[in-house]
Amino acid sequence: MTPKHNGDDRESSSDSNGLMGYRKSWKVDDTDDATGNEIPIIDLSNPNRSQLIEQLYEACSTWGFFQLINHGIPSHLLTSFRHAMCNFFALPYDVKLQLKRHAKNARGYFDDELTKRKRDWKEAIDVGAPGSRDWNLPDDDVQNACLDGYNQFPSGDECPNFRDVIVEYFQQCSKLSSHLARLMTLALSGIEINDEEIEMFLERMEAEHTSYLRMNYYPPCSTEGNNHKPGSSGALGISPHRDAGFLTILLQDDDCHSLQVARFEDDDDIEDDDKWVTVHPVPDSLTINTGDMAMICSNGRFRAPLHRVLTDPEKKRYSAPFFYNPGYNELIAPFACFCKEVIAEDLGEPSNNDATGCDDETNNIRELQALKYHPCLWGYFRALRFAGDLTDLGVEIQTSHYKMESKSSHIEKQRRFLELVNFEEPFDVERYRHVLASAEDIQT
Ligand SMILES: O=C(O)CCC(=O)C(=O)O
Ligand SMILES: [Fe+2]
Repeated sequence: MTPKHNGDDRESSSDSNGLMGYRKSWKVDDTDDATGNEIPIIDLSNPNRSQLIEQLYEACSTWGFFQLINHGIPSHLLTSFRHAMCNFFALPYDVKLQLKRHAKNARGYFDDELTKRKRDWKEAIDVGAPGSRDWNLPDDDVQNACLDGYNQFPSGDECPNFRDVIVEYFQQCSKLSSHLARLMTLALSGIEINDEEIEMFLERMEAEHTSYLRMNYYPPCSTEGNNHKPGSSGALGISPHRDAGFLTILLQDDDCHSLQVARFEDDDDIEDDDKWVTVHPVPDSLTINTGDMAMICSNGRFRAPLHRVLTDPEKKRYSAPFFYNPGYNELIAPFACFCKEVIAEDLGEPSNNDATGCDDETNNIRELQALKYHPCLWGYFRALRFAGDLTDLGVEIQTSHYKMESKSSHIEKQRRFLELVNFEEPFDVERYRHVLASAEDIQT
């Protein structure tokens, strides 16, 4: 499948929901063959566990994407969830605007997201794990506040059953994520039982995760009269990006297939359409991808893949990624059992690791590697990403800033941020600007 670019410079028409001001547009050409079928398909019900684990290792370390079948989320729930999403986006624009996210609340409705500093052609609503972990409390209860803010749902009159269905789907995704994260770490070690450090990390993530469910609606993007010009930059549903968290569970649209994954490592190839592969969803599957934090934990063995979403001139598209994210306080570092050096807890310099790698006790089959990343404080990474979604802060924070050889100031800034931050309060860019701002990373 080849994306076509429509290359004149006329602005596309304004959508009734207020998506305005795009120039040019990418669309999907459905006439080409479906190269996307190369994305691995993994059956979670496979009774042969060592085969399952091997398939996961292969998928996460090559594509970073796979389609999961027999995942255990009941199909009636997927159907109700899809209906709930459609009903929500069909609400009048002013009703959705009342739920708009803002500088002190990352959760809610939006139609102005920037990905890599470009505006996306979509509307969305984010719903996240409540600070209290108790879905029975009112959404705006003070105990529910956390760095990401608090949830905003339409009323039961506006969108009957919406909250109930979303909460049920969210809980199912949390359960599935924690199961997948465990299998992925076993795949990393290549063994039946995780080492203690990894097991404790998984338990903390299960108890303290700061995941959120994003529901996306991509309206058709009118491109009439535009000329195709491959390689030029135009409106995309979402610009190329990597997901920041540990893993993503994505429910795709059955009808409109416009998610693409990069088959290249070098970001310089981003404009080359032939290097993008469409992920055609297998019926009843969920599309899974690894995120930046899994890449750091695995010391780069797992790949956080670059992906993008094209626009379609005629079809609407709905999708829902569930981002499984660690606790805000979590310092994400390469698992020590895979590395020749370790970093002290005070974030000091790396020192030699006492671990022996393929040791007798755990039978860890992977060789020890040189340490590739500094520890990354998830709450800091997330706060900067959220701040960047709302306002143009200059260079977006990336895992490359955490590479051992990087001289980025983020390592020092996250240390200062950790001393000040209260993760039980919504993030406020202005309050932390003096810590976060520095000439080379953030424009004030
Ligand atoms: O809509 C999709 O298929 C993917 C969405 C996505 O990549 C994201 O929201 O991060
Ligand atoms: Fe994504």
